[in-house]
Amino acid sequence: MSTALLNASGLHKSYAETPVLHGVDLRVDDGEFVAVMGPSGSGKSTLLHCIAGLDELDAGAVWLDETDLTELARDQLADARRERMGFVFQQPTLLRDLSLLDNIVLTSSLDGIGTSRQRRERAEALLSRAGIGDLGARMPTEVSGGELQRAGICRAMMRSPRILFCDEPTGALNSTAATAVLDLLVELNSEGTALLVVTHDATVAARADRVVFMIDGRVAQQLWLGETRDPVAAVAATMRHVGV
Ligand SMILES: Nc1ncnc2c1ncn2[C@@H]1O[C@H](COP(=O)(O)OP(=O)(O)OP(=O)(O)O)[C@@H](O)[C@H]1O
Repeated sequence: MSTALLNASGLHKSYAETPVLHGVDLRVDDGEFVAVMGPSGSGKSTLLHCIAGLDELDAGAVWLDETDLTELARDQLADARRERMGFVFQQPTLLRDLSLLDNIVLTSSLDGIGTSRQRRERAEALLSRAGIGDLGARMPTEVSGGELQRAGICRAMMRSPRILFCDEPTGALNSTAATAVLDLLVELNSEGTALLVVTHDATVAARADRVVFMIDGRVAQQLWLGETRDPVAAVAATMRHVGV
């Protein structure tokens, strides 16, 4: 049986009295790739943010391994985030005055993780893995959107997180750049990093082990892709069925 890495249960969240999450349960197994789809406004980003502790829940519990994140003090939660979680957003937020490499090492450097040489070697290895090994010295304004996103993923991987939370990681990219980003995420997943990816793109969701469909702040359906022969068609059919 698979082991739960992340177990969120009974999640409730309202903004100014308007309920957005209505008791969501979500589990991500160790090394699993879970995609979250749903119509605009169905609460996907809110779910991701609440699970990762970037936004406060009204009710519910979020276990990551043996830790209930909702019981942690603010600084403990920040430590758990830095050590065990990585974040990839639609627009990577790299500092514009630092090179890609310096952006990638920055947090580890501030946290005093490893020696300067170790941090640099790790960042260079990640850049090579991402297919942009020759771009470390470039500034964020000197690379394409897809290269920047791949650098953002390298930054998120610097501390070898157990799980990457990705909110529309390919949403701002053309299809070639999106494919490179998706391939990188899938490769990192195959090496053991779990993924929780919010996406509107059926081709992204089709690479997942499981797709969770949200409607109006509730999980409406789940689709296990496993050995599915045509996962894109399976995802598209379920999207039509649940009304995404
Ligand atoms: N900080 C906030 N304050 C008030 N309302 C918010 C806030 N964040 C989200 N909402 C509202 O919560 C609802 C769900 O938003 P959320 O961003 O989670 O949806 P989503 O499914 O990710 O949408 P999309 O696919 O368009 O990104 C929306 O009605 C949104 O307006």
